[in-house]
This record gives sequence, structure tokens and C-alpha cells, in this order.
Amino acid sequence: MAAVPIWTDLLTTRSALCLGIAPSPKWLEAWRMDDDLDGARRMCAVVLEAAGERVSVYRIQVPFFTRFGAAGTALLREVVDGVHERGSLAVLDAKVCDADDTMDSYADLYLGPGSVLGGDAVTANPFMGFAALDPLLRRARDSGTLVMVLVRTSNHAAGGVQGAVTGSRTVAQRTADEVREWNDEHGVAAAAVVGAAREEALDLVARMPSAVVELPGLGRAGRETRDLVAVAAEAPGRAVLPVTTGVLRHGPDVAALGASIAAWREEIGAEVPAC
Ligand SMILES: O=c1ccn([C@@H]2O[C@H](COP(=O)(O)O)[C@@H](O)[C@H]2O)c(=O)[nH]1
Repeated sequence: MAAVPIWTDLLTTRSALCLGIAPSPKWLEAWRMDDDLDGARRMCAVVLEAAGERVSVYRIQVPFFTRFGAAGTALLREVVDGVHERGSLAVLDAKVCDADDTMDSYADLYLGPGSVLGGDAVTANPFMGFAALDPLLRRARDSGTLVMVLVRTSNHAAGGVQGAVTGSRTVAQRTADEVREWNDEHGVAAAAVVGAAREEALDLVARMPSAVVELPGLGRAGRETRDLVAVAAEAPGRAVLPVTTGVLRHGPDVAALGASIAAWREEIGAEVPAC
């Protein structure tokens, strides 16, 4: 079964670059903007103006909006609408984790045009067991959206849990296999976050042949762009390469941000083959 067509179309025609939108206290201070709702609104407007239609996907950090309460949630919806006006897709990075009908309520909040926030994907944590994600995955499938399951994250503490061996596989490998099985059985709605180093990432991506895979790490110290591009090359039309720090550090100047986005596109685009 193939990856979701709209994702493949955008990832191949616009490049695999995904831009992070993160109106955090840290970035608002660095951009000399007030750490309040107006500051967050200004920052998002600058990011969207600089990137325009040059990125296929925006990864929006949900807590940096919801920390402002109901008004922050409304701003988040405005930003999702702005992403859609640019013909791009919005990943809502909320890392949800729960079970049963609680997951349905997360779908009501995050997934699809009829939801509160209108996202095209939401990130989800499988720590309660992969089967606990099922209600969210079904809602994603029925709304043409994706659940990006944390298969292997890039933070330093992740290895202790995700690298632990259960039977003959690591937890990350087992989760990757569960992503594949879900897509094979129910239709493609399970995507994956794979923030591992090159060899481990290659193995995990190969285990999920139909899944969209987000490969974090671009622009981070200690991560080589060529390694990420090599992994993305094994997942043509379904690899998403997010960058946040590597672009936002050039802000708030719109031209400098735009130049950085163009440079990242070139750096990854030339080497990621189309389908
Ligand atoms: O494995 C993961 C998955 C998500 N994140 C998130 O990324 C941002 C940092 O983005 P950069 O593009 O690296 O600047 C961070 O806020 C996490 O929420 C991650 O770090 N690792």
C-alpha cells in the first residue's frame, strides 16, 4: 500500500523540507518580541511570510500556543488556516497519549477539516501500547489525515526506553513493525517519527514501507545533513525533514529567514530523489 497521495505530491514537488513553528519564550526573546499572544501572532506571521509555499509541511508545536489558553488555541487554528492557504500541510506536534474514547476526543480536537484545529497530522506517543492508538488511527484514516507515531525520538533520554530489547526486537523496531501492520490491515494512516542515527533509522524506515516518516535533526549540532538525506532517499515521496532551530535562528528578518529556507531546500532537495 502506498503513502498518502497528497503527502507524496507535496513532498516530491516542493521538497521534503518541513518548517517548525515554535513561538516559545526562547524564540520570542531571541526575536525581541513580547512573550505574549501578540508576540506569538507576529512571529507566526513572519515565519509564514518568509516560507510561503516553499515548504510542503509545517510542524506546529502545540504547547507553545495552548500555554496562552483559549486565545492561544484560536491563534493555533489561524496558523493552521494560514498553512492551508499556502497549499501546505500542518502537523500538530502534541505527542498525545491515551486510550479508548479519550483518543476520539483528541481526534475531535486535532484531526481533519471538521476538527477544532484542522490538522493534517498529529504526533502520538505509543507508550500505552500500540493498540491504544487505534481509535485515533481510525479517525485519521476516515478523515484522510495521519497519526505520526513516535517510533524513535531524537532526545538523549529516548534510548533507554525505545532502545530496550523485548523478545528479539527493540521497542522502536517493534513499534515500527506495528505501524506497518496497522497500515497493511486498515489503510495508510499511521506515520512515524524516526529520530535515530543513520543505521538505526535506515532499519526502521525499511520496516515501514508505506508510512510517511518524519526524520528530525536537520541543523542540529552533532547531526550530519548527509545522513538524514541518505535515510530520506530510502523513503522517496514519504520522507519529511523538519528544521526549526536551523531556520529560526536567522529571524526575525524575513529576507534572512527566506534565504535560510531556500538554502535548506537546496541542500536536501537536490539529493532526495522523486518517486
Ligand atoms: O524526535 C524528535 C521529535 C520531535 N522533536 C521536536 O523537535 C523540536 C526541535 O526541532 P529542531 O528542528 O531540531 O530545532 C523540539 O521542540 C521537539 O519537540 C525532537 O526534538 N525530536
